[in-house]
Amino acid sequence: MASISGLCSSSSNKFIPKTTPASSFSPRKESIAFPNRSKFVDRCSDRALALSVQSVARDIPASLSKTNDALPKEKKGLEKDGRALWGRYVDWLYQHKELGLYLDVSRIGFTDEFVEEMELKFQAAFRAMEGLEKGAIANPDEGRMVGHYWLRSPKLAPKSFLRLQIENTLEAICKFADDVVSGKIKPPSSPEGRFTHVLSVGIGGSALGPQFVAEALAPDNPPLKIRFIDNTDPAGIDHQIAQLGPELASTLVIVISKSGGTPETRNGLLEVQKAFREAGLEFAKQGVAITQENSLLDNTARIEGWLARFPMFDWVGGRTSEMSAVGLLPAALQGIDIKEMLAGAALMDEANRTTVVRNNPAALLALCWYWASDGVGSKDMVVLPYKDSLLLFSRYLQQLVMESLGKEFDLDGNRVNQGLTVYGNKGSTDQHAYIQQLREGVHNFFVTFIEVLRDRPPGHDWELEPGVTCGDYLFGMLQGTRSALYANNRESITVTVQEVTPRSVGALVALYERAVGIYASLVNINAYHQPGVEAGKKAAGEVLALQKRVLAVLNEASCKEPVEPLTLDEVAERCHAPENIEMIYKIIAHMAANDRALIAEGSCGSPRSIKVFLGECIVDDLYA
Ligand SMILES: O=P(O)(O)OC[C@H]1O[C@](O)(CO)[C@@H](O)[C@@H]1O
Repeated sequence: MASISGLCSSSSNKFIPKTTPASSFSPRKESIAFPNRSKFVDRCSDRALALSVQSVARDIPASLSKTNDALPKEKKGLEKDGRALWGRYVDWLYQHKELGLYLDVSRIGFTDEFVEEMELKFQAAFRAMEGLEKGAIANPDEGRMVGHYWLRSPKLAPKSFLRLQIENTLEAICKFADDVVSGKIKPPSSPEGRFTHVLSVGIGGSALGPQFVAEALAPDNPPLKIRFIDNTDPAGIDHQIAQLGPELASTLVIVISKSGGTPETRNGLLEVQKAFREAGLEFAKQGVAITQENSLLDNTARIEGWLARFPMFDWVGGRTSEMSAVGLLPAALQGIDIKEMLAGAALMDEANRTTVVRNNPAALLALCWYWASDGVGSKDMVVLPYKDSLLLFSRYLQQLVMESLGKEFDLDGNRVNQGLTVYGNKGSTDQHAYIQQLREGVHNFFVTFIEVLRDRPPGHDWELEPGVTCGDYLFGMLQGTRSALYANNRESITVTVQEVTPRSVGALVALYERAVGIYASLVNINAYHQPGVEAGKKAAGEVLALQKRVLAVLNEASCKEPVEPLTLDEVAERCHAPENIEMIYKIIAHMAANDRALIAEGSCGSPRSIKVFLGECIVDDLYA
């Protein structure tokens, strides 16, 4: 049974020996020092790296090394000479020794002039970030501070009560997780006598981080297995509940919603509560809420006496909430060392505070994004982790990057329609899906490779051919794809970690959070609001309101003697919404397909012929 120290200890990972302090990165001034060099010498020696550069050189057709006609003028001249590329690689290689993390930007073709031109913008971005960390209202539209960096360094919080909130919450998470895992906190009516599963109900930032981390870090046999309801799709919800079966009795349900009022999450909760009732279980004894104080969800959980409540802070946005209770509680319940995640993130944050662009990994990423997408999102970012457990990283980044950067207006109110499209799955799987288009098709992207050096835990590897392991193939596929893309002028970034650990995952999250913040400053937008999401939510609310009016009109007509079937035009007229006739047709077709008490005569293929009435007359004001 994992103990509290097992779940939440801050001991350093055994594969990441502490070498020199994190602040000493200067790849140009020293030789490349890989942790555990003696162990990794074959894969990581300078010679091996040089060999991979040679293979790049071999892959490049001579014609391509001379002209790049397909590229815009300022992007001509991607370096193709092997020796020069090696120089660029070494010059620009970012290395975080303590984290064992590398960032290679050599396959992005920015020029020295471009870096110089960007310097002023970067210094402004660093100042903005410093202000943000000191508690400035960095989200002006919502009048909010942006404090996700304090979650892993509480001492940086601008007020002592904020520091205490963070520390107390972490302590409470660790204690609760330990009590659940050890069986001290039990489900009331489970034969197992302890919680065996977590069912997490939440959407967007209240799901994507926990999903990514579960996939990346949960052990094969976690103390509690996790499942997610992250949509209002009834069939999806049924599937999750059916998969739990009798183990619903030993399932801890964590409902996560910062606002506490997101409809999809509320629906998931109501569906789960219904399943509990039908199984004769008492939901409150197994329910946990993570939400802002006094939100609808918080009040419900308090009034109904749920097992526990954890706070979501006003100054933490959904998409940057992985290091808050949102991400930490589910992780701790799966036996993931959350203090290591926090430590990895804190180390990365520290590295990202330098104001020297080439020594600041988040700034380097932002620089590459700006160069590759012309600072206007003209190219998409394809994220390709070559490690199955990082499969959900691209989906996680999709929200982090696109909800943050996809903005109509800049901070001065100019219409800019900014953004950076993110998609991806995993290598080498995608080699057999869309890499064909990336290599030869429309040139509208740049790639981020995520490389994990350690193939398997020590002692498990074997050679499936003389001198070659399965992991060597994966490595070869990554290097080959990187080379082949570059040879055809497709730019790429490579982020390398030693292995997938709580520490490296924490660092990756922190790296991208900061890169997004810096990039947002470079393009002068607010990364921390999401006004665009409201339009879709509002429109969805209007559709449901219209549905209620349709039902009320049909009910009235169906209560007549004899029943009065109505054409769609008549329904629309009586709803006082003639301009919404198409939506009314869709509402009726949807209800008819779902066996609601609605009878539609005529053919759905010719909507004008349809006449509708309700199969029964509801006399009360249910639809009013
Ligand atoms: O945590 P909440 O408030 O339920 O919101 C879920 C998600 O909805 C959004 O507000 C909009 O999609 C996201 O920013 C957020 O992560």
